[in-house]
This record gives sequence, C-alpha cells and structure tokens, in this order.
Amino acid sequence: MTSLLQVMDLSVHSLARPILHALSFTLEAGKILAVIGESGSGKSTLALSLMGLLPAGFQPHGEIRLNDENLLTLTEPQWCQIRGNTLGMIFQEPMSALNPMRRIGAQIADTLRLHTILTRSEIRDQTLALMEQVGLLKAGVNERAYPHQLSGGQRQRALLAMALACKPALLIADEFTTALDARTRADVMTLVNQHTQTHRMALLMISHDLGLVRHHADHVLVLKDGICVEQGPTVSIFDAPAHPYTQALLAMSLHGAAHTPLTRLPFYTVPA
Ligand SMILES: Nc1ncnc2c1ncn2[C@@H]1O[C@H](COP(=O)(O)OP(=O)(O)OP(=O)(O)O)[C@@H](O)[C@H]1O
Repeated sequence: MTSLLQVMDLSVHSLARPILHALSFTLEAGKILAVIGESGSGKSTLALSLMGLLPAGFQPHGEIRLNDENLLTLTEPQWCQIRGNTLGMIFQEPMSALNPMRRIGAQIADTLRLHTILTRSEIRDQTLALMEQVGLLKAGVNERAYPHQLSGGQRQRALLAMALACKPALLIADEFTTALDARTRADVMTLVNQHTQTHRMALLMISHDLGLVRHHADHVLVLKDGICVEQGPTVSIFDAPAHPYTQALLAMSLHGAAHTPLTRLPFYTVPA
C-alpha cells in the first residue's frame, strides 16, 4: 500500500545556497512524524515545501507525493485547493494567524464556508462542534469572543479548530506548542494526538520539545544543516541514537534546553 505522504529526494536551493539536501521519508495515515534539529537546520523550510509556501527565490527539486500526487507539479490554484482541505497547517504564532477584528466563531465558520458546501445552519453547528472538540466551549470561550479575549493556549486551540475544520489527511504543525506553558502544551498535543487516531489524520510536527516528541511521535527525522542524519521509530531514536549528532541533540535537551530552541551545537559537524 502506498504511504499517504512520500517525500523522495527533496532538495531546496535558495538563490545563495542549498538549504535541504535529498530528503526522503514517508508518513502513513494516523501516524505522527516529528522533525527535530537545531535552529537553522531546515525544519521550517521542509514544512514550507510541503505546503507550497517557500519564499521567493527558493527552488524545490524531487518529489512530494500526497495521496500519490506530486505536489511539486501543482499550479498555485491547485495548491489552494489542497491547502485547507487535504493539507492543514498550524504555526507557532496564533495571534498573527488570527484576524484580531473578527470573532473566533466567525473565523472558524469562514474556513468551513471556503472549503465546504455546508448550509448556513450546518456551518453554525459544525463551528460549535469544532469549538467543543478542541476544548474551547468547556473553557468558557463562546463563538462571539475576539482573539484578544483568549489566552495563548485558547488561541492555539481556535487555530487548531480551523486547521481541523476540513478534516485534513495531513496536518503540518510547525512549533505550534512552543509559545504555550508546559501544561497547556501537553493538553493541546494530546488533543491533536487523539485526533490523529480518531480521524486517521497524519501529523508532521516540528518541535524543539524533545519530551513532547518522545511521548507523542511514532517516527522521528533528525535534520542537521538540511541533511537527514538519521530517521526511525521514536523508541530507537531516543533509546539508541545511532548518529553522534542525534546523541548530542538528545544530551543537550537532557541538560535543560528542552523547551528553548536548540541552538547550534558547537562541537559537532556532519562529516562530508
Ligand atoms: N527567507 C529566507 N531567506 C534566506 N534564507 C533563509 C530564509 N528562510 C530560511 N533561510 C535559511 O535557511 C536555513 C534553514 O532555515 P529554517 O528556518 O528552515 O531552519 P529551522 O530548522 O526551521 O530553524 P528554527 O528552529 O530556528 O526555526 C537557515 O540557514 C536560514 O538562514
């Protein structure tokens, strides 16, 4: 059976230099893949490649197959069809992704209106169902609240409701829990994890929080300077990391840097 996502020999070049080097990996429906690596290793560039949102001047090569369709051959209108439908995304900064002038319920409804053919009353019901699902109603947030009236965790839940609205087959989450406190981070991650299992959604998560990765991810891919130095089941990566760079990364996180961006490891460079 073909994997939901197949990335084959993906390289990305900026005008100045290569950013990603021949990455290959797969992701199955219902599974969680975590991409880890120090700051600048290319994690966000990978996420942006998968969403067709690379900055101007960045050129991808290779294949990104989602449901066996090579996304790198899509036109912009075709990308727009896929984003928000088959492909959901959620980022670190909920405030910059939410419209401060529109009520939360209206923003979730907008997503449904844009990507589904539901009637007005179905959209209202679905909006409330999503707010319930991500724990906003339980927290006392109603659909008429504005983003500034929500906590950081609640805003992230609202974004999650928007990302899940169209039941994406693949959700790409770039550092989406980083700005949250440890408890909220764990709650939101548990919520997403449950969703992957209930709806067979695949999740590609980028995180500096290796505790979270260890607890939730099925597979881990380790990036160093745009190169995949190691990938495999989470247990193998954490319990028996084969590559010295992975060992250094894990050791650094054990020494208290788990919740801050993993900065450059001064003592290790990947052999040419
Ligand atoms: N818009 C851009 N223009 C030029 N270079 C860029 C741009 N965005 C990223 N880069 C470069 O690409 C490389 C990979 O950056 P990227 O943001 O993908 O790393 P990252 O692993 O996500 O880092 P972080 O954990 O800090 O977010 C870096 O060397 C970075 O300087």
